[in-house]
Amino acid sequence: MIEIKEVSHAFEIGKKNQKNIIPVLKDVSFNINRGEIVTIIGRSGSGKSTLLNIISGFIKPTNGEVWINEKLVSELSESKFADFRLETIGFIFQNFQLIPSMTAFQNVELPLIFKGINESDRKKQTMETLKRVGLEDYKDHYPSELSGGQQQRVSIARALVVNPPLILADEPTGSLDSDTEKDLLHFIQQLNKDLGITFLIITHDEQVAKIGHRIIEIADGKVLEGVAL
Ligand SMILES: Nc1ncnc2c1ncn2[C@@H]1O[C@H](COP(=O)(O)OP(=O)(O)OP(=O)(O)O)[C@@H](O)[C@H]1O
Repeated sequence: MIEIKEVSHAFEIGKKNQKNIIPVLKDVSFNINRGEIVTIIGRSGSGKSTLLNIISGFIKPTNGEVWINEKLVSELSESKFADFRLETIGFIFQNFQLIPSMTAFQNVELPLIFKGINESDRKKQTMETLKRVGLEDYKDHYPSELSGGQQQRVSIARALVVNPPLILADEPTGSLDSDTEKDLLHFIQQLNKDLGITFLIITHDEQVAKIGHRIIEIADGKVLEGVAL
């Protein structure tokens, strides 16, 4: 599903004559198989978000290749990558990133509008997805009227609504209390089992990392596979 081939990345900071190069990822290679939950663990600043942004196409790697679904995505133009993302990748973020002025229903419906789906199909798919996450009764609530766990379920519904084969999650439980975290991790495992969605989850939390079928650690810009916690 995902192949990372010898990916390196360095950020350039500073002005022209005083440029500093910060190497973050060094020759990183690994694969993620279809239907797996893989967690990536690493300390703050180890390069987890940079790696996720490279896989998502928001950052071009300095070197190396990213393949998703047998497609060399690291070579795609910005607009081609945007189309590819909409078809293939759902996102879940630590702070949910819901639009505050939109109801739960409208937030979940949004990717379908971007995809140009007609209104009656949109309504149907949005309601089905809200049901899947157990929030059909909360469809008219605004994010501020929902608990953290409910908001994260709305954001999962928004990721699911286009039926992506892959979901990328950046600290998905980082803003939740421990009981809600457990529920949400269980829910992710259920989605993986029921729908076969591949999950790549980054976290600095060992308990969260343990839900992975496989744990990959990033340290000093390199990856260690098959980490046991
Ligand atoms: N746009 C940028 N410009 C320059 N340096 C950056 C940029 N983004 C990240 N970095 C640096 O790259 C390194 C890795 O950052 P990254 O955000 O990928 O780490 P992380 O493992 O996700 O950390 P955290 O768990 O704190 O989110 C850090 O040293 C950071 O300062």
